[in-house]
Amino acid sequence: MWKLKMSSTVTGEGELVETVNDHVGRQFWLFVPDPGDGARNDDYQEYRREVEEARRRFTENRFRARQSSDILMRLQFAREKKNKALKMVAWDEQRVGMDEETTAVRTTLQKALMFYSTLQSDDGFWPGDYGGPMFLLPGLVIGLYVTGVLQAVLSCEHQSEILRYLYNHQAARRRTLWKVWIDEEGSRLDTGSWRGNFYPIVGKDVAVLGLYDWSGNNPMPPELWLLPYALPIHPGRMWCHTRLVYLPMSYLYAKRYVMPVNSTVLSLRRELYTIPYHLIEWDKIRNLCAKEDLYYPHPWVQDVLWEGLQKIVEPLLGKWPFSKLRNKALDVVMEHIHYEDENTRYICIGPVNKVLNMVCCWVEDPTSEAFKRHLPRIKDYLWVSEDGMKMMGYGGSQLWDTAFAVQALLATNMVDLCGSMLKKAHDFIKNSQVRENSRGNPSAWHRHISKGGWPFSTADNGWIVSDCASEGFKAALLLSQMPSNIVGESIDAGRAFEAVNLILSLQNGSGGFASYELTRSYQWLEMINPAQIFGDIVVDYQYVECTSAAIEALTTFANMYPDHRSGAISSCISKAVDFIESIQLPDGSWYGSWGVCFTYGTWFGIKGLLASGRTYESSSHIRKACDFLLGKQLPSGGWGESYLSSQNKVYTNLEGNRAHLANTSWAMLALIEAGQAERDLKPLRRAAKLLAKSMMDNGDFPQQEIIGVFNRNCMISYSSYRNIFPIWALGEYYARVLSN
Ligand SMILES: CC(C)=CCC[C@@H](C)[C@H]1CC[C@@]2(C)[C@@H]3CC[C@H]4C(C)(C)[C@@H](O)CC[C@@]45C[C@@]35CC[C@]12C
Repeated sequence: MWKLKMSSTVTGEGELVETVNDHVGRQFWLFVPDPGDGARNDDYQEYRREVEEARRRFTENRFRARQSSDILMRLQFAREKKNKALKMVAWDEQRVGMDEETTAVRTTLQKALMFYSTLQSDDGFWPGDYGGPMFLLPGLVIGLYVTGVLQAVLSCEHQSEILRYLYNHQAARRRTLWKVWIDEEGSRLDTGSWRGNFYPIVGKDVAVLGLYDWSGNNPMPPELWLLPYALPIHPGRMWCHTRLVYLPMSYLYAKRYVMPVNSTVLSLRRELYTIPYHLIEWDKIRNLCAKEDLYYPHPWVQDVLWEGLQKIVEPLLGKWPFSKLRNKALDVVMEHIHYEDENTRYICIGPVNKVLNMVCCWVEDPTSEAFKRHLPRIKDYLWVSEDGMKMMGYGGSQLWDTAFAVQALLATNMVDLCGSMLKKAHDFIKNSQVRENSRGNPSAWHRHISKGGWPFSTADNGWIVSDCASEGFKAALLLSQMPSNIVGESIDAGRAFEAVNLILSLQNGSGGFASYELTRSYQWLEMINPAQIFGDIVVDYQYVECTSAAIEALTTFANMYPDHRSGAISSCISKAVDFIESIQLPDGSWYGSWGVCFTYGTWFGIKGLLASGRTYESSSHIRKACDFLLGKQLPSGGWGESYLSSQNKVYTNLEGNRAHLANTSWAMLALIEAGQAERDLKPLRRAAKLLAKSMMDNGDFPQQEIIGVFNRNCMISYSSYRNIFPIWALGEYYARVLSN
């Protein structure tokens, strides 16, 4: 049986897996063989039966409901926490004198909170599935195959869950599954850079595997790392995800590494291509991309650039004395790879560079300590749910979810019910603050400072994100205003000052906040975005989400510590507000880049402005934004946005005008905070009714369409949102609107 382990290690991996906080927040699945007949009690048999039933149901419905619901985790928790959940039911009580609606919302909230408490880990976070992108798993399998450890790392139980996942999603998402598509299209030469001809199937991974010739890839010269930093094109100025994927890619490209060809590779070559492999004219297909994949077509300037590099620069770099430069560049690249590995404890910033770095370490030295240290961290990216085993987009969303969860719980004002959840979450947040910068001089490695910030997943990942820092800090500050006998000791002032310092350091001249670092180069560089499937990846752009979160964190802090860096804080807030106002769209909305889509962005836009002291009455921006939201309310009372909003940048309802719990909650939260209840309660009442009615009998909420997004075009699951946001919105409605 698969078992979710939290904040721990597996026997034997001890010395290879380093940690800064005793592994707090780590989540991974371990296969535990069934107990022998004697030990299998009825309870266990029932549990097994339920797991099988969940898997069967997913497969049966896979064309209708594509998102898995984390049922395996829920079943495990239900079994482990049975007694605790029952104890909480006894708490339920009716309040005398409440009207029907208030009682109904209160009862819904109580039930939702009770359920949500059973999903919390003992050290305070809510584990969950962070899957979605389907191009990650093939990269891992190829990386492990090339390095010869596939069978050792992925046991037959892993393999059968991976196959289950592929089967379950195969026909439902035929186009993103390469092999199926081959059958339809006959051949697979037009895979698109960074998905197909680079990652995962072909490109560097598949080129490494010997299924796609290196000359079919556009050049990725590692020499860019040797350029003066003053040049806008220096990789150190790129968005960290882009530069850290480019880093190992450029190493493998320059080495033109290919594993020894074997019978599997030969048979795959025959299966994949309609013409013999040796007759393929690789150079001619460098820029080919299937129309279905083509989100960002290369501008002609880029094609000219690749042509020049391919035809002139690359041949030169292979010859003495230029080859010396190449060798130097490869050394520099490898140093950067090791730096990234060590400072993330081999988790790496994301799933793509995790695998590519691992392959590079192996190519450099198959017996290296670095390669060995990569292996036990693979499990940090694998998640099992009823649809099978997938590779997640990150090592989880632990801190991010916990920071939101705390705000949701506090919004309900039911501290007597949430006390122990809050205390544990508080400990988790304090334990997850990043206490040190990356080693040595961070800027020599193109790293911003990290000290005082919060990561998206765990402190061991070590990469702080601006809005994770702000949301984590805000949650910690809100908790420090609560009685410490209930929620535990407050974050100490020194750590709070470090957080403020970090947040202030992340503001750009234009007032906005980007994701991980300052914006270090120019928008026009997007011209060299090589990834035809992603938009806006070359530099770290500034976002309404990140900017609004910073305003909220800083205003919360300033209210508590009015004398600490007050000048810097107020000037930061005022510039941030200007930035948010400047990027409001003509219809009153904001485009949300990390959640789907305009409801998400507009929630952040509105709350950022409100936190700065603006009101509905004083700000035409807020009024316009509220009108926008009200205008999108569906007849059902909810809001429901399709992923097409993100892709096309045009507000698009879900098919059939269905409502989505997350969109409904975001819109409702924004409206409540902007004082909608005083103007007209009806839209809120209809939305609240919809949320309450959506709750399932056990207090859980249904999993709906995938609601996270990155780089405009790629979707990612936020599995906790289905609980967090309805609780938050109903909590605000109950405590701020009904109880007033
Ligand atoms: C490099 C490739 C092609 C794939 C790896 C995927 C990553 C780029 C993204 C996967 C998780 C993301 C989306 C991550 C998730 C959290 C958000 C956020 C909600 C905190 C947001 O507000 C700021 C940006 C995020 C950090 C994200 C960036 C991109 C991912 C790492």
